[in-house]
Amino acid sequence: MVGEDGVAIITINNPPLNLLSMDVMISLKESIEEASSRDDVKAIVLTGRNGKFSAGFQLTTFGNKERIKSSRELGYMSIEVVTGIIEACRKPLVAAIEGPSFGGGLEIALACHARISTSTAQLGLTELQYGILPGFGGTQRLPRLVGLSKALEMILTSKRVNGNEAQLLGLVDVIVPSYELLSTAREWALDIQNCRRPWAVSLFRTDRLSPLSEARTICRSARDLVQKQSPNLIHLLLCIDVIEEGIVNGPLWGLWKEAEALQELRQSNTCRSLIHIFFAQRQIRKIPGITDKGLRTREINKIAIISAGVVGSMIASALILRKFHVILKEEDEVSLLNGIKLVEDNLHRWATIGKISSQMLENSITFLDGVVSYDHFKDVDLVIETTSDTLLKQQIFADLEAYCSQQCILACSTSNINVNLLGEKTKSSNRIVGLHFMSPAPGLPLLEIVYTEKTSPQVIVDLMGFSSKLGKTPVVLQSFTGIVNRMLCLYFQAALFLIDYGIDVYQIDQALTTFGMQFGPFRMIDLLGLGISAAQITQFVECFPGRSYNSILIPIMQENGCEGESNRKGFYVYDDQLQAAANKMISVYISRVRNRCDEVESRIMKFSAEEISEMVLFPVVNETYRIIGDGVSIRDSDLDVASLGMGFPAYRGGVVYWSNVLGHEYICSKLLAWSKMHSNFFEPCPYLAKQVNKTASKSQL
Ligand SMILES: C[C@H](O)CC(=O)SCCNC(=O)CCNC(=O)[C@H](O)C(C)(C)COP(=O)(O)OP(=O)(O)OC[C@H]1O[C@@H](n2cnc3c(N)ncnc32)[C@H](O)[C@@H]1OP(=O)(O)O
Repeated sequence: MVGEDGVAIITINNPPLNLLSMDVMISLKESIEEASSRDDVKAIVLTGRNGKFSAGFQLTTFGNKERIKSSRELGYMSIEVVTGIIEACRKPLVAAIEGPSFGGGLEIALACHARISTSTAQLGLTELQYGILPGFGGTQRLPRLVGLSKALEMILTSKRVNGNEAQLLGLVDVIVPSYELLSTAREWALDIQNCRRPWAVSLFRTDRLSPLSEARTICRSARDLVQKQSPNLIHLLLCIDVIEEGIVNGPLWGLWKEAEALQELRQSNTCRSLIHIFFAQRQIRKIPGITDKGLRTREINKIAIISAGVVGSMIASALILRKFHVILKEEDEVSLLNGIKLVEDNLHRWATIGKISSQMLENSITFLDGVVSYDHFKDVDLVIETTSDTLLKQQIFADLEAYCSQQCILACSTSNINVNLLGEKTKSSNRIVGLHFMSPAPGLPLLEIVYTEKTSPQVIVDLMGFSSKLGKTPVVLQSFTGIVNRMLCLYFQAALFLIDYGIDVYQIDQALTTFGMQFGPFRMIDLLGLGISAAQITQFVECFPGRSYNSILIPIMQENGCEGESNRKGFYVYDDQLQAAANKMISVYISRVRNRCDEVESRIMKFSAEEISEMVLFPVVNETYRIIGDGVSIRDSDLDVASLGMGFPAYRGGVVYWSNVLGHEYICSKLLAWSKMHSNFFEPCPYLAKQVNKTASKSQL
């Protein structure tokens, strides 16, 4: 579309997110070629339809095994279209950015001669999140626009920034309100045409690049950090190589190296797994019969938490950080003051280790109130009950009916408890759910919502909205108990089993973090707190006695004053910055376990790191197959997302995906062998055994 001012508007049009594909790129190329050849066009503005610039390239294109066959296609889009047609266009080309501008979408904008954006636009080179790297020249242009250090940080962490932040970085030229976006972009393009503004070609800018030796040092430090923090992710290292190549040998070499690297990475297991997780995280939000009913989410703003113990205060801390108004309810003033102190301690601890700023700490505490009666519950939207006794819970839910409005959602935070039992003394089963925060500390990304046949769909939709507001992915299940804690309990129990077999605590944690778990099992127990972890294991043993391993190590440690990270004494000891070091007393506690249990005395075995990680994780896989067998999850991929809640690495695709890659037969044969040698704790569940038979009969056919 060409206006009277001689500016052609080209719109990326592939709703709803204006994703890019080969066809979209070819059409974009043709439109730009046509505009640049027309005499009536002086300049061009590139934008996206319906206020969305472009959310990047279709991710379904990556992660499959097909190679791009002809070498012409390799780098075709990046070198011929983005560089040869867009950046080298004979007429000024200005990007008008609104809404999402990610991956290839942002890379197209970077190749334009100027960028005008709204303040709420979202921009980022997010490709590393999917095991690939920016493939339309982003590795070369971003460092030239924002400087090498900032570009490395943004690319390596797949960081997303808004328009204002992007302007401060030098990524966009000016911020305007949405209604002025196109008019400003048109003027800007004409100004470039009339030499009133610079015709900037990002690929050949050098003013923001550091001198060569400094650039090499920055790249070296980035490599060291990646090797330390994410040793299993080679695509991060390859991306640094590509960026450095462009700085050392020039951006055109850099573009070729980028194209070759993209070709290699797009077929990797890491890429396949991460893309599987991306789509699984979107699927999990679709619950047949609930999210397809067209219900509108009701806002949850005011939340009451019953009981201000470790769990209640932890949840309260997480909620006030997200600016929810929280009422903490206790039986008496003394317990209430203790609870409020626990909340303050949590916030101070998170501030000490840099998870929250001191500003957030100060602001968030103003969102907390304490009460000792139900009088303030009239306008509460959600009550989260955190006591530990089933009968007491039933009484509390019955009491709540009298004090809360009919719309108020009533939730129980205990994972291994039958949600059906909770409403037995009430007429409110339609609004009673399980709501499990895993560790509510900032960082773990899930909120588990357990509902029953009686739960109203509106309640589930409201809680899903609440979960998004909290920044957590909702895992929604029709079940009796939660599932992430079922997985987590097996993780803990298998690790405790290995200690009884003489394996060193820190060797076990090391093996699991080398595998890629966010935390080794013992570090995780410290993080959750020994009290919470012990309670979870006890509830699990009560619910599933036939398949539990009951160690007395945690109770012995509790007897000796170990609470975990919260009092800086657990499997590790912690300094002021909460840096963990081995607890020298561990061997004493373990020998006390041996003294009390004859059974474990003589078991001293040696296992490799790989065997340790398999012995700890295969019971988790086994439990996951039990959950599938129970029929409580809608899709297997939901359990992959759920496993991220216990710190399973996304780049292995989640527990079920990983087990498919390894093969059911392999896992089952190992579990069987261990169950014969050591304990029936390892016995494969019937559903897993069935999968092996299915695979065997398929291969016979
Ligand atoms: C060559 C290049 O360098 C390579 C690349 O460009 S890699 C791609 C980079 N792009 C991205 O990282 C953006 C990924 N997308 C997002 O982060 C989010 O979708 C968003 C913030 C843009 C929008 O979020 P939201 O409004 O919640 O919508 P969301 O549910 O996520 O997505 C809507 C639909 O689009 C799909 N979708 C989103 N981005 C997609 C992508 N890049 N490829 C394929 N499908 C995509 C989702 O799967 C979903 O499909 P569904 O309706 O069938 O479930």
